[in-house]
Amino acid sequence: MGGDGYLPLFETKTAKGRIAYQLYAVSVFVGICFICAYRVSHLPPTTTTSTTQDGSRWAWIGLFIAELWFIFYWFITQFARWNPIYRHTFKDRLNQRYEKDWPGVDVFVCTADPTIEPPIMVANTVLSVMAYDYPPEKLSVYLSDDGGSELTFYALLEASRFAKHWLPFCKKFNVEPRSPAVYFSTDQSFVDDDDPLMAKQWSSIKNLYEDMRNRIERITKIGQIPADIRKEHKGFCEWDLVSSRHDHPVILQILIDGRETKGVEIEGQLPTLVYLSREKRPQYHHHFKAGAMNALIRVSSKISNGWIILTVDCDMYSNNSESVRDALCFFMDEKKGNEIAYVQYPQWFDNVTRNDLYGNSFEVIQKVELATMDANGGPLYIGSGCFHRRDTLCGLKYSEECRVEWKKQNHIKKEKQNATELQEICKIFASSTFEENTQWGNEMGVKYGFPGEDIVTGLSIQCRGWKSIYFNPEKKGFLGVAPTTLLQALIQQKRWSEANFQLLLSKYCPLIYGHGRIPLKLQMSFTPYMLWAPNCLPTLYYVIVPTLFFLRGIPLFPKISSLWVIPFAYVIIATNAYSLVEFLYCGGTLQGWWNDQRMWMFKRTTSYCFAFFETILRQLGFSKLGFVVTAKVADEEVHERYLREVMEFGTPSSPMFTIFTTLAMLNLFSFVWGLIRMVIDVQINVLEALALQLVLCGLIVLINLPVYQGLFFREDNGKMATSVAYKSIMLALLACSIVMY
Ligand SMILES: O=c1ccn([C@@H]2O[C@H](COP(=O)(O)OP(=O)(O)O[C@H]3O[C@H](CO)[C@@H](O)[C@H](O)[C@H]3O)[C@@H](O)[C@H]2O)c(=O)[nH]1
Ligand SMILES: [Mn+2]
Repeated sequence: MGGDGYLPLFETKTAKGRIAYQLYAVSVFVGICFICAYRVSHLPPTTTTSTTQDGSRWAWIGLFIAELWFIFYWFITQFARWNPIYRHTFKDRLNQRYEKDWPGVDVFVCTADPTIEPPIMVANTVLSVMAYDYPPEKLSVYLSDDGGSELTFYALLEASRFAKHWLPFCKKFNVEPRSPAVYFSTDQSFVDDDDPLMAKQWSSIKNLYEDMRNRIERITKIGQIPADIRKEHKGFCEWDLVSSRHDHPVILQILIDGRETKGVEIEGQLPTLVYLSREKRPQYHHHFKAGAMNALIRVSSKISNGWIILTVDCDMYSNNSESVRDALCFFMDEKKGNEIAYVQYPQWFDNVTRNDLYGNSFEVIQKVELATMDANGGPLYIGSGCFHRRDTLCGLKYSEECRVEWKKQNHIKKEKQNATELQEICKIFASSTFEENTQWGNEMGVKYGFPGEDIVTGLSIQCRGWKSIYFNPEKKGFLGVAPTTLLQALIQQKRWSEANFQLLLSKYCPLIYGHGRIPLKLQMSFTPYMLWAPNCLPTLYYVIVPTLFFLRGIPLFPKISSLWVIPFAYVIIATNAYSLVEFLYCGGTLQGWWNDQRMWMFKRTTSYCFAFFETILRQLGFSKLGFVVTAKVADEEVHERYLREVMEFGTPSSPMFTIFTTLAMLNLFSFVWGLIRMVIDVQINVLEALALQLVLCGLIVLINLPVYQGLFFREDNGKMATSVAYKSIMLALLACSIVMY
């Protein structure tokens, strides 16, 4: 369009109430200055008369360094909080303008393991994206199966059959959400007498779905494909050559060839559906998800070559059938669209319980921080729920010439070959040797060598001059599965913090690599995430040292009667009150906030700690990169505890558990000892000087209540393993006795 009549396809709004936030931030800053002044002016002298004062000077300096770190950290987080913005799209304008000229869209779904990513879940995710409200001949769905499993292939085959009923049903009755599992599990009251036709179809489709689910689940349980089913599709023959999931040739099957316009029995056309399990050989590194994505990029370029690529994890079903059109409003906006490389949706989860026991939903990061990054130049690419321009994902640099003539892009590449021929031709692109001596994984495609391939890839796209968009519509675009046990949550956090910390140490460090390539405020907004892992050191210091010195009766904070208490109290109360308000505003509960604080401490003392040291070891060449895939299922009993929001400490247990349990015990001992002292020998002066340490200790005890419960008061299988209990209690006692005597 352009010219005077130009109506944008999206608009941007700034958040309200920012002045209040900025006033708060300034007041905290003033408080911080007073704390620093106190630390400097009250430093214990080097020589002391009393022997009990030993070490207090060093402890003081250490505490000050930890506080300086927290201050610095607080300061840089302001870059991610200061001015969030929100996007709004105008789909009706888009539909009007591009009625018949839609670009091709390829959807990549990744799965890696049929045991922890159940095939029925994968099938549902695939069905939900196949059912997008988008012309089917322009839509192609690719499943990458790094598990190389015929069980997953079988589920996809079943899904391709069920799609013939499901897609027309969705479109006819405008059904939402379009994951059949979710749709049929929600309220059924809408099927009333008003629409007898729908009611009839509803039950017949539901029966079809249930039958399919039973078949898939039964075969998944058996763990292999029965002979009669094997005969149903020639694709199963491919598994004759599979020796293991780590050693097999390319398996590529075009299950639905949407390029054809005929050939579908029921109603209308279906999108193309492709199964790919790239070649795996023990002698070649496969680069985890990044490798899978690059294979998909190449294979899809030959089959459908959609202009837009949507990447989703197998557990993230589409919750909104209009997401493709929403995303296109950004790319196809005539004025601003040409500089946009990707549109990232938040990653929401549909299995988070009311009080979010494991702090999984990241409401604040997703509602405030990523929205601020959007204002600063563009959000991170976070792996799932992201629409990319194909050419930018492949390495294109931004220039004025990159402008797309959308009306010319709508023609799907039509190869002459039929599906079977095409399958054979494309196999080469997914072979394990294809990337040798190429720029794949480096200058091209998703980057290799990082636990967080997504973040680095997004950053490098931004550094090539592109902008990105964060889009968080009211009706959520994607919903995934969050970890449901404490250990899974901590392991996932370890991978994420590792990913971010490694970015800091790599040649792609945004502060250096980004210099001159992306705005300074965007460089700065990366930093809080990159410093997650190093946060473990000051946090450990803060939960250990003041407690130990409390036991020895050495004060490290101002007396309760001194005016210096005010800045400490103000900063602690103000930042916590603010974080609570922000949390509630973002939709959380009070208990949820408290749980989040607990997870914050667990993460900082365990996941981040392991990530910190492991990244350093890897940097020095002592350890190799891995990718622990998060389990999307738990056994029934564990799941039942998750629903009741009871913490899971049971087996398998981990050194991480020993660490936070030891810290909990240590603080409990000190706290009890402090109380006893208060009662039996009323040394008012001493306690007056130690009051803040007692409060700190008390808060740590309070937040750890579920840990004590798991140690001493629970009988179920989710309680703390006895070995962990013994180890932690011994360690904590040892630490106490060392400092006391
Ligand atoms: O060798 C592998 C390992 C993983 N995956 C897939 O990668 C996805 C993400 O794995 P998951 O274990 O679910 O990790 P999460 O921590 O939940 O994922 C977050 O973090 C990842 C980066 O660490 C991003 O890639 C994801 O999009 C983001 O949701 C899943 O679909 C897996 O099937 C593969 O395809 N191949
Ligand atoms: Mn996941």
